[in-house]
Amino acid sequence: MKEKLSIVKIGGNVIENKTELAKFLTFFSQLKGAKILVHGGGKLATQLASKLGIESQMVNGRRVTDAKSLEIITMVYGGLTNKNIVASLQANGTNAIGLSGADGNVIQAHKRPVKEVDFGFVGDIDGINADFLNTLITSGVTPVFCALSHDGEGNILNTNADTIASEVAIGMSKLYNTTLYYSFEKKGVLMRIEDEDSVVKHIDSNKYKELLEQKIIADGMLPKLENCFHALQNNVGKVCLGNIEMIQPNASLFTTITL
Ligand SMILES: Nc1ncnc2c1ncn2[C@@H]1O[C@H](COP(=O)(O)OP(=O)(O)O)[C@@H](O)[C@H]1O
Ligand SMILES: CC(=O)N[C@@H](CCC(=O)OP(=O)(O)O)C(=O)O
Repeated sequence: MKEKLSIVKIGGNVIENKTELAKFLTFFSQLKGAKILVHGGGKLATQLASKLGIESQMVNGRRVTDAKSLEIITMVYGGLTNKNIVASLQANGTNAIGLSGADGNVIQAHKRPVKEVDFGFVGDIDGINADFLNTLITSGVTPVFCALSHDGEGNILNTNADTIASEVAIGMSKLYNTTLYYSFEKKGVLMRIEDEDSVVKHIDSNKYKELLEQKIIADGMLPKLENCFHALQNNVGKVCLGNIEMIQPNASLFTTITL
């Protein structure tokens, strides 16, 4: 039987909140077995860009990434956010290594072709270097990904962190029994966004259709759930959505997704 591997993604709202981030990193360090962390950080990039007089444009939840935005996100995602998280994990006794997609050629991508929208330096993922990641994991090192991929021709590309998490989980599924966790500031997919405890505990393909029709799934939750089903359709064993408590051994209130 394949060994278990947990791939955990944390969103911008958790990263922004110092207390929540510190709590999450403690929980992540306590998580047993092989693991990978993927972090976003879009909000911080938008704030920094604004301070520098650069406007951020989002289309369908994706950042239109021009040359100036690319410089900022490379500094924020690959530098400030990634290195602070890695340092905190070290303080928690987890030997973490921060990676962009270019490091160890771990995420190969190509620039998204221009259709209705020119997203600029946004990367669509072609492949994951699963064998290299496996070498790190079996050496006791925990990979920590930021939202950067590369095109193999010297260019860094911006790739949504939810997509990085699902593609890493898919790529690692040939070697491991994978579980993908999307951790964000809510307890899961909520029936009523204003009611923190209205968690839909289980979503399968039929329930997903129903929730879409009822417009209960909206905004950032739309691409997130697309990523969940894409992962399950491509050999990822299990997908869960919830707040930072979800990765604790006694967690009970979160959303599990199945096909
Ligand atoms: N039914 C729903 N349940 C929970 N969150 C929802 C729902 N519909 C929309 N959302 C929104 O989706 C957001 C999460 O998406 P996003 O901001 O992209 O996450 P992340 O912080 O992981 O990048 C939540 O903050 C919430 O406002
Ligand atoms: C292409 C694209 O949109 N990339 C995202 C990457 C960061 C991210 O995904 O951060 P969260 O998970 O915190 O939203 C962006 O630049 O906002």
